[in-house]
Amino acid sequence: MSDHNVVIDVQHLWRRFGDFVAVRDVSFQVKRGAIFGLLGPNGSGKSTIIRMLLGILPPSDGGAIVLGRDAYIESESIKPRVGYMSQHFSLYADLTVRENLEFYGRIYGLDSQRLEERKQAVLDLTGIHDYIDQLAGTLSGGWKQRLALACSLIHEPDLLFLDEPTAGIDPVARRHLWDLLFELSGRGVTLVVTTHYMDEAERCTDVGYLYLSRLLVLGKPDELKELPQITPEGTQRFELRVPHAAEHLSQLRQQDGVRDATLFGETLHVLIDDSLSSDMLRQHLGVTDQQIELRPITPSLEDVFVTLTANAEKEGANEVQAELTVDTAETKSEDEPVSATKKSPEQRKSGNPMLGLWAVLVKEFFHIRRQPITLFFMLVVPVMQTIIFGYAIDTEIENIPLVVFDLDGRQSSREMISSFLNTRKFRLLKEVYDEESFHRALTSGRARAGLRIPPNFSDRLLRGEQVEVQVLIDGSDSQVATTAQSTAQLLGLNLSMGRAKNFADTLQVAPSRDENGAIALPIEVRTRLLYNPDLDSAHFFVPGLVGIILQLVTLFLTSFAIVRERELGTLEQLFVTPVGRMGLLLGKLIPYAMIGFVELLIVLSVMIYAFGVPVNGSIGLLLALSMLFMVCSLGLGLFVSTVATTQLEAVQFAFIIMLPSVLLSGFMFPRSEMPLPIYLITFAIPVTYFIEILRGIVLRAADFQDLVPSVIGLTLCGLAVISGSVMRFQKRL
Ligand SMILES: Nc1ncnc2c1ncn2[C@@H]1O[C@H](COP(=O)(O)OP(=O)(O)OP(=O)(O)O)[C@@H](O)[C@H]1O
Repeated sequence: MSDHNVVIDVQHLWRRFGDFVAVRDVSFQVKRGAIFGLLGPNGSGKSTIIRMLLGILPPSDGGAIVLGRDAYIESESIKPRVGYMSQHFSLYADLTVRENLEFYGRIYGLDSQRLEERKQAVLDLTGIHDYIDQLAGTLSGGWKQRLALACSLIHEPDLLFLDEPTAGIDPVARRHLWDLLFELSGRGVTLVVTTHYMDEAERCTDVGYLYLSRLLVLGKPDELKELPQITPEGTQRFELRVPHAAEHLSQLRQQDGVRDATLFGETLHVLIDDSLSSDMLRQHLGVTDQQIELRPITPSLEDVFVTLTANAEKEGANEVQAELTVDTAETKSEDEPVSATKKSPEQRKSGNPMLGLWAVLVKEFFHIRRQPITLFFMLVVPVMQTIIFGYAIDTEIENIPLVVFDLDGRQSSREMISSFLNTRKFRLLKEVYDEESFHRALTSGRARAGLRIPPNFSDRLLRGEQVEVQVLIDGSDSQVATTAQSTAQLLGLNLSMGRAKNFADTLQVAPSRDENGAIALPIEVRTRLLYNPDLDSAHFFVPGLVGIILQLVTLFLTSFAIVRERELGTLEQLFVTPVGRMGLLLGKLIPYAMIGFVELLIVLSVMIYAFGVPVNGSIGLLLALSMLFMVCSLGLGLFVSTVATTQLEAVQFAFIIMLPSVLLSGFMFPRSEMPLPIYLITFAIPVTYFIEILRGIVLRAADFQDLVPSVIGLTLCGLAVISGSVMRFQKRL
């Protein structure tokens, strides 16, 4: 750029969102030390232009040179010299004024001495000393704006963007803020301000007026008021003072010769043809000479914008822009937008990726300290979950309620009932004495199994005849039913074999005998249980639970930590700083990784001491591989934060990830039993590998060599998740 005085040079800037054009072929320049006001109705594209100038939103076409560099491609090298105060309060409400200032100072890389100096300077400028230790969220609107201004000035920028800085604050606070802006402008800082207030527009050195995504007019306030379109030849502007002015407005607008009429407090601003005399006007309004006062005026900026908007609506904005744009380079037809920059957005240069890591890290710990609920969620809830789930998920089925209908009632039938109860798989719910009660106990669900011993049970046994004992089983719960069925059948077999053995003892021949010559079964199958000999289900479930809980907590907290910033607007505020992408990400992830590690130690302790599940293998290996899993899980949280825009969406996405982790990882159901397509999917679930690792080390004392396939699987998942998320996480909107 040849002119060193030009700080911003916007050339044919376009921005589309799908089919919608938010910024259409906008060109303008801003000179050093100017206060450039960007005005326009809601949705006209002001914030979108500012975001493109800040380099956080890529232009669809055209471009801008800011401080001598391409606003998007070289944004990282411009950011240290630019400040931004966004439309909404987007500082950290749970940090104090001091902590907010220090955070932004560190983000901009100020060393401690310079930070102290700058902090003092912006505190002096904004007068916010008295609130230094107050939480930002508890400041009143005006003081919040001052704090936002102080933060945006902490690094002494040359160029400051202020998006509606005075929205929602009282007139005195507005005036104070403008006094500060004048002071900054006096020091040579260039200001770009968006506003809806006309009195603020009047204070700008230059203004641009946007309407329906186009820049309708551009120039100094006084120049704009002189535009021929505002007061066309043969017309004049008057201030009309008349009783009940508001009531006359619509009447006036219908009057021939009245081009425009707008209410200004208790007066009306009218643009009338010279041919319309004041007498005619008085007659038309039906007021006396004394009641009407007509004073010629020069148009206000509001008159200018109202007139231009009306013209644009009438004529179509195209021509109006061509006629009125002062000061800008020649415009091109909208059919052929021109790229001002020759470079493509893909050539975007990145800054130091680790910049700001320390600042973000410190800030994150402040958040955690101010929100103890986060610590509760990370440290206490997992312990509660482990205990509750560990006890609740007990797959050993015992004490199945049994109803007994004993029609025999003698010694043998009593022994039969005792054998059922001695297995401990059944507990006696009650004995009944009629058919109806027997069936009612089962249909009501109180009994899950019913034993019915026939009246001739003892007699038939004595006579050596076969006897049928009926066991009715409620099949609603398949696991309970299967246990009841196999126990009953095994019991029948054992009792029968006992009787058969007694009988066989009296015979000379027998199917087989043991080494002592006693009758024995021909084939004896001996099983031995390894690793969990008592078949305690806690030993199986609790290690898996450690993996599930670790994923649950890290996934939710990470995704929330980032999405919350997006929702609050603080992420946008961070994007305009030179903070590096990795600095930002690591700064946000490391605190949660550290807390996750503490959580892991606590949950493992609960597993060992509360559930008596010892770690048979190497604890060191377990912790090392847990860290690998945590990286993966934090990466998943990061991934959720790149797809979700609100915290509600983050919850929903996190659940979508958690569901297969719980159901398909082998935590609850054996993966080998799953249909092939589902089985293949389980390989893409990181917690699958971690559960195998946990169970391997905890139960089977597996060493690294045994776990190589799971470690490879987990590493691949981790790499895929982290690289995918980091690539998706861009420092732009
Ligand atoms: N990310 C986006 N996706 C889709 N549309 C968007 C996006 N950002 C902005 N827009 C649309 O672009 C238009 C211009 O928005 P912008 O925020 O720039 O307006 P504005 O002039 O700043 O309005 P206001 O005065 O209300 O702040 C709006 O219609 C808005 O809905």
